[in-house]
Amino acid sequence: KNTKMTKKNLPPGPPRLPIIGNLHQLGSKPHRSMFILSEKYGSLMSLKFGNVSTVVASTPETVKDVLKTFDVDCCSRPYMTYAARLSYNRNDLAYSPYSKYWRELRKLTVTELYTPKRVKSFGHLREQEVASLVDFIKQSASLKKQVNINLKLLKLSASVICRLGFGISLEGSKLESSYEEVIQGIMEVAGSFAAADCFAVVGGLIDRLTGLHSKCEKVFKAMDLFFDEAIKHHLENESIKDDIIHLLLKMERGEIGLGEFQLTRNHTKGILLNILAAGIDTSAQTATWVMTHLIANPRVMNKVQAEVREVIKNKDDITEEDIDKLEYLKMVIKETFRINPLVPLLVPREALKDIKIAGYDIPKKTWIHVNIWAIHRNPNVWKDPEVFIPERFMDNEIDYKGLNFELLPFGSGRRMCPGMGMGMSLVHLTLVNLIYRFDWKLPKGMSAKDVDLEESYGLVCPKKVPLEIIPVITQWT
Ligand code: HEM
Repeated sequence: KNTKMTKKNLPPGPPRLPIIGNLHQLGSKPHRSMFILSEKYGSLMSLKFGNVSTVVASTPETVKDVLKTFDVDCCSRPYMTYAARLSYNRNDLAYSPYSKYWRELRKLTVTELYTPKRVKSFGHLREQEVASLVDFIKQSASLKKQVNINLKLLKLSASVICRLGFGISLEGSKLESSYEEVIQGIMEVAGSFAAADCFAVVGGLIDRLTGLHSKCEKVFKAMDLFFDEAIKHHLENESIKDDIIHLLLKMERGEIGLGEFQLTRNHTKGILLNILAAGIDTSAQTATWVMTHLIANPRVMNKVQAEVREVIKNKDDITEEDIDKLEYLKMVIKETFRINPLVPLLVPREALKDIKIAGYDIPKKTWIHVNIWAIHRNPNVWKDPEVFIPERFMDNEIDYKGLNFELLPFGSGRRMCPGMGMGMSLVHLTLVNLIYRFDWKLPKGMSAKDVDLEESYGLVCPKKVPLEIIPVITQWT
């Protein structure tokens, strides 16, 4: 045989089993397992999942190499069977490979879809939805009833995104009774290490046996029906002119271009998937984690409440300018992102060509996982990383906007989250209202140290056990 073998200097990694490679080492929380493995095998580590070669970056230095120095060579996405199905064959932004189409769509996102102008112009809508959540909480408070924060914040986020993105109300829509299941299903399916991706022929069969395939189909059907409903609503009501579907339908008709691309219905639906999936769960779960850490840390809750009440001072309408003054709340949110980054492995990337990082070879097509969980919990990066201390951000310039590789809840580089402004505007408004208007108590018999802090695993890692707390009416309610 004439094949010339050049020995590659791959990053070190744990020994592998035949066929499955390192799949057995992922456990139920792959970000945690990879963190433990990286402590032994290094900050750039090779793993093999069936046929798939992967590399995991786990420190600020190696992650900076992937997301900044070699960003252009590492910014594609691998083909993932179920993500491809959910994104109408990668016609969306998040799962599209790096390509001219992705670049055009990303430009559209920045200039039209998730712009600060759009975020601002829908302020009234966020305020209306938050006000109706506050009303609900008031009723619960007067009955001394506990509120399931996970559920209520998911509903709030779904209501805002439905009106903002799809121009229809969640209530009465095809998603009303199933949004929770659909959104959680998308996150589970999209975050799974699917057998179909790891094993060429038998993988699909394994996923049918484990139920992953049918779960994906079920979620896809419910989501597709909802998109059809929202699009039909627009086609029948030409007066709806200011939302994202209206813009996408104009592009389908060729009235506005997307570079050389002609949008089809599948492109429209792929783009809508990103808004539905990326927009709803992320904001809701972020705000839920903040409330969880506040209730688990009464000192921090008292301090942030004092700040918010001092700044808002009995004003009824809370403005962006007020929110901007809340320095301690900003620290609480950063600390929550540090200790519970919602997307702990970001979305997997793929090397576009053979590259060398930190002296190691990364062959073309290698999957690259960026383990921000490992950075955020690394004692060499953060002192006492397991403890919730917002004050660590005092006199500290580190922010979450993609420039500091010690804190990356939105990623960084070409693939960084484009919805940060949209997500955070809802997170801020929600939290300020919950903290300002109410005091919060744990159910009888529970104390702060009993608050469960375990996360569940998917593309997004929400709190596993719902946070159920009791609102108390105050003079600010
Ligand atoms: C607190 C809220 C949010 C968090 C923590 C968050 C986090 C993330 C993260 C970690 C990524 C992956 C970055 C990477 O792979 O390097 C991402 C990507 C993305 N996010 Fe967000 N996100 C949030 C809100 C939103 C919202 C509200 C939207 C849209 C309505 C959105 C749309 C997207 C899209 C489209 C991508 C894919 C970008 C691409 O691949 O080019 N996100 N987000």
